[in-house]
Amino acid sequence: MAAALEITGLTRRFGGLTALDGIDLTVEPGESLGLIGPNGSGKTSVFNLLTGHLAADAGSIRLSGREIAGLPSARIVRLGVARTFQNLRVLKRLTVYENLRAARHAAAPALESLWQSRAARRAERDAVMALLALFGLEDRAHDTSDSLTLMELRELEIARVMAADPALVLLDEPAAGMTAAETDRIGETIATHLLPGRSAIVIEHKIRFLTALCPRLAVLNAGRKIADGPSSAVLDDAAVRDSYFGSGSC
Ligand SMILES: Nc1ncnc2c1ncn2[C@@H]1O[C@H](COP(=O)(O)OP(=O)(O)OP(=O)(O)O)[C@@H](O)[C@H]1O
Repeated sequence: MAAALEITGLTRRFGGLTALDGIDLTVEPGESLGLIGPNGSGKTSVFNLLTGHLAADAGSIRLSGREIAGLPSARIVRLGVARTFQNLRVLKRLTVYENLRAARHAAAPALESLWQSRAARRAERDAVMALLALFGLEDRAHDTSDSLTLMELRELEIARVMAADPALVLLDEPAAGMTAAETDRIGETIATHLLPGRSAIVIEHKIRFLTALCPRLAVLNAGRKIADGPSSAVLDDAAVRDSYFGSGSC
């Protein structure tokens, strides 16, 4: 079986800066990989290349065996890649319901047909409302998203990804800015609802949160991968501790 994701030799330069320098990374079907590294090490650039928001200077990105490097981002979404952002990107002027509907249609544009039958519209409404009910957001369905709390917005982002039903999920700091209790809650939501049956890469500085979700970690430093393996072994690695944690502990 092909890997869910196989990145080889991925390279991206910005002027004289090499942000990613020949990265190799594989994610197996159903696997969740944690991606860590100091600020500026290239983590978000990996996501931007994977989603087609940035073009690679060299290298290959294969999704279930199919090359996606160079494809437009809308096409990559339709091939089953969905992402959350460090700074939330839900469409704040749309209602909660409309956000999920837009995510479904971006992943499967055929749904957007003017000829959608009444039965299809009802099925869609039921699917979206069932998703909102999972997050306790059904009462907020017709509120605009700018009225939500940070916790509700993060849950809406997770629901938005689930509405697209992707094979590969990219989570960029899903617990950023959250209290310890909120971090626990969003971690449980991701583990229970989002990750089962999907492959994932999770970027997160909160290491305990990350290792609870991801049995494997890859570490970037200055655009290079310096470690990749079982989380506990990677966190014990001397080079990782030097580059990421300084001499401190996690
Ligand atoms: N669009 C861009 N134009 C110029 N330089 C960029 C661009 N995007 C990223 N960089 C640079 O590339 C390097 C890697 O950045 P990137 O955002 O991928 O790192 P990161 O590991 O995600 O950092 P952080 O943890 O701070 O989000 C940094 O030096 C950054 O300044």
